[in-house]
Amino acid sequence: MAKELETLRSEIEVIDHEILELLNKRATVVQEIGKLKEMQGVKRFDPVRERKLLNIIAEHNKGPFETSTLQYIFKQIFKASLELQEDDNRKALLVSRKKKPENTIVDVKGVAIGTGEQHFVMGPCAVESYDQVKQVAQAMKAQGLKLMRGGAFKPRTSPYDFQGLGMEGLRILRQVADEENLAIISEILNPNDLEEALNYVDVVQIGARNMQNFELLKEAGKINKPILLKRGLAATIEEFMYAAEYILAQGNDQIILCERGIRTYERATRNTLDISAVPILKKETHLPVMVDVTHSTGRRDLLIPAAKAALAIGADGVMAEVHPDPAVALSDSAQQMNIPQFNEFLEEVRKHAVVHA
Ligand SMILES: C=C(O[C@@H]1C=C(C(=O)O)C=C[C@H]1O)C(=O)O
Repeated sequence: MAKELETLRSEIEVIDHEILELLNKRATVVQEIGKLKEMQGVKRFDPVRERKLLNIIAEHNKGPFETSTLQYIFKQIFKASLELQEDDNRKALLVSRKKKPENTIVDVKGVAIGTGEQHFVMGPCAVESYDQVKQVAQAMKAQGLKLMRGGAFKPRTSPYDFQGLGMEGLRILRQVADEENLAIISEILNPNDLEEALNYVDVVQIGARNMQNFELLKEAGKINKPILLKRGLAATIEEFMYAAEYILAQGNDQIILCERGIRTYERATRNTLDISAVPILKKETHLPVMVDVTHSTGRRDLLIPAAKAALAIGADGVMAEVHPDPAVALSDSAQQMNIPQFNEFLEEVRKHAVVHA
């Protein structure tokens, strides 16, 4: 009896081997079909084709398996085949590590981002005046920081809220940056403003609300300055990667991704900081990844722990907002740090950062 069981089991192993080879043989044909569909711009999922295949199985089934059982198994094979075709497609993304295994280093006026060294991007939410920007810039310079953010074009939820100083705000940023030897990161909302803005900014930010503004992404892909792309409020990581792909597909590979929290049911923070997005993006793409602790938490008391988490999980940088007098700020007054808080933040958080001596 024992002998018979063994013989039958080895028979099974041979059959499994054949099934395995056949499944993979089928999978390579599926991949070929996937490539053809990609070229023809045809949808991968084809229910009419799947129905035909299931009917053929019903016609030829001699048992002992029930037709419904076999159809279920084959449906699983179709599903896995579709996933395989999607994986093939993702492999082709220019932002993916599969396409380019080594890190992309983004050069911002001599500051190399993406090397493993961790950076701080600080500055006011919105540019309000020369004096306000100057005070923040001086505090940053005293701390040895080089990357200053500041909003001139503000995408506000309400049309009645402060909309920013526009080009005048960019001119203030440039003037202060030149005086203090800083680099400027500022958001542009309208593709028509890009060209003029390039006279003033060192990095163009594309904000969360514009992450899928495809015309803006395409124009950003044509310029030769770095782009800081923020994750959309309700964007999946995949959608975020596709947004970066829009930029890269136009030729600009100088892209920094920025996780800034996503909208969830949780109301204790302004958004929910999706901290695991950082290692996922680092693994899936070759682009540097930063974390905006101000917009994700919306809470001054959470800036330090959130920044530590970002550094610990491998972010290339941390963004946070600083204002000389947050109580009177024209935007985001509850979450910006004042200058003593900024100094304290850096003192605490820098202990955890990877910075070359
Ligand atoms: C391989 C194809 O793509 C998908 C996978 C199928 C399969 O595994 O046989 C069938 C139809 C499509 O949903 C195809 O269209 O033939």
